[in-house]
Amino acid sequence: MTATKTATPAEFEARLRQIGAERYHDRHPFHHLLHSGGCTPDQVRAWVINRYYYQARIPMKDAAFLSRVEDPALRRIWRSRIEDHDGTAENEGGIRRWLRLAQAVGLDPDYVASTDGVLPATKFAVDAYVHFVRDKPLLEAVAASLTELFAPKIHAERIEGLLANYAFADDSSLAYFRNRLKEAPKDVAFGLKWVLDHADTGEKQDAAAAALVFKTDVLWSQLDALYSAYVDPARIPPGAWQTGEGLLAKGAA
Ligand SMILES: O=C(O)c1cc(C(=O)O)c2c(n1)C(=O)C(=O)c1cc(C(=O)O)[nH]c1-2
Repeated sequence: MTATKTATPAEFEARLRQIGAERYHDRHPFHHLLHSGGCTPDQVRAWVINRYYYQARIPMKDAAFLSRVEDPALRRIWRSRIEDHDGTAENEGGIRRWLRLAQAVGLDPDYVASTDGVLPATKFAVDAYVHFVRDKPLLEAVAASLTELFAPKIHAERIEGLLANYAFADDSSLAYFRNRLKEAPKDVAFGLKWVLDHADTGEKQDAAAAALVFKTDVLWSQLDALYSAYVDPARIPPGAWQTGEGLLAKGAA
């Protein structure tokens, strides 16, 4: 077999961005439905419940990553990701902000945090990401996080679309997304440079690109599962959230 040619960093970055252009979940029909105001209140609730599972597992995957890093400088930079989600004394953190969104759409935050009712396919996809980061070479683990290159655009579209179309949307309920717009750029600038510096052979570039493709699959399959359970054909798997479950008591919102 002939060795894969090594691309320049600029060529390799273009290859990574092309993966996002073709495969990122901003192209999924569920996001079009959500951002355009086409979701029913229950479809929004189903999204909030399932997406919570992703939020809750992100700091666990970052902890799995940190547990394998021997370089203190890399650990020091990476650990802010855990604080962004879990919070600090001064910052409530992304998980709490997500639960505020849950409350705004009429869900009991304790129900959402229990992760009862999360779709089986959401769990399989998200757990696969945690295991990937735990088991694969660090280069692939960092490359998988680079879907965040494409996230600010979808977060901005989401803020605009939700504010325009849903009564629950306001500064408090959408604080999660506004904060990500501030937090994600530092992570992604670091992650991209790290991957470009470390993917210094054609083989490593192929492995990093494959990791990013894997991650786009993780995101896409979550929305496929959501669409099939709650939009069309609206076939909810056994045990997953049903209309009327996990709601806030009347007057508690
Ligand atoms: O709303 C989104 O579409 C979206 C996508 C992604 C992503 O691309 O993985 C993340 C987030 N949001 C996000 O909020 C977030 O904190 C986050 C962390 C990571 C990661 O892989 O470490 N991805 C994402």
